[in-house]
Amino acid sequence: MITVHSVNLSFAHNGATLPVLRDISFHLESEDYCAIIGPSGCGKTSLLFLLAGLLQPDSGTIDITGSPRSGTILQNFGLFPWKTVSQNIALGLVLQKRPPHEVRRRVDSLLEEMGLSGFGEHFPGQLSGGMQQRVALARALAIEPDILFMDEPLSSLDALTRERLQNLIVDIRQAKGISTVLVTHSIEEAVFLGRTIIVLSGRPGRVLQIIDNPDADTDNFRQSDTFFQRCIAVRQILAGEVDGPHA
Ligand SMILES: Nc1ncnc2c1ncn2[C@@H]1O[C@H](COP(=O)(O)OP(=O)(O)OP(=O)(O)O)[C@@H](O)[C@H]1O
Repeated sequence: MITVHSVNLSFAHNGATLPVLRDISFHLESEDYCAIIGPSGCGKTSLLFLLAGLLQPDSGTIDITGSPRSGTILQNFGLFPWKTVSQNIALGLVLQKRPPHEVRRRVDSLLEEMGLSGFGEHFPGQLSGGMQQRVALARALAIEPDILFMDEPLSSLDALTRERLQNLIVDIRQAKGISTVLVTHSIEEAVFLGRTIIVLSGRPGRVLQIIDNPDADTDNFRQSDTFFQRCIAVRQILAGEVDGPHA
């Protein structure tokens, strides 16, 4: 469970203060699937970093119940090009000093689960974008996280590869009971993957609206009328055609 209350964030830039996030408040239940969407530069990545504990707010609070183990997938995959696929996937486990036989077992099972069997000794540069993304996903899953933070994980992929990986994310979180927080530019992706969709304004990012999207993850949602209606609703909020409760 994550509760964000009246969070403000700014960066110092060229001697001036750049306000990035203003008065952000929301609440996520455990095993929620959250999508954060907003215009470029509105502070989405900064908000994800705050949630992941990689940044601290200027004011306000972020309370996370328990001590969930978190995995993070950064923009552009964040793989080490000089390490093999297996070594990349093993990274978190090695840092946790897990025994080598356990690391090998987890890596082999994730290679299979992600459809990467036979590519363990390849380097990231020898793989397609979709495969690299699956390596990044496997690396984040290796430590068996309770919550997965993802920063535009699929943005550089072609449309069909992107859809396949969106489906894979759905399968994984259903099978493993993982909460996800996803930053995306894509309205369709936010609606497909976000059960709670947080729509931010331009910088400094404020919450324009929080949309409850309970149909995310249900069968055939992508083809349903509800899906298209929600996409239109999110587009209207982003375009300023509808005032949200916090606008
Ligand atoms: N470490 C930093 N120091 C100074 N300014 C920063 C820093 N990180 C981000 N910013 C600025 O904060 C603003 C928000 O950046 P952020 O990356 O959070 O936005 P975003 O919504 O994720 O952008 P995009 O959609 O383009 O990826 C931008 O104007 C950016 O230049």
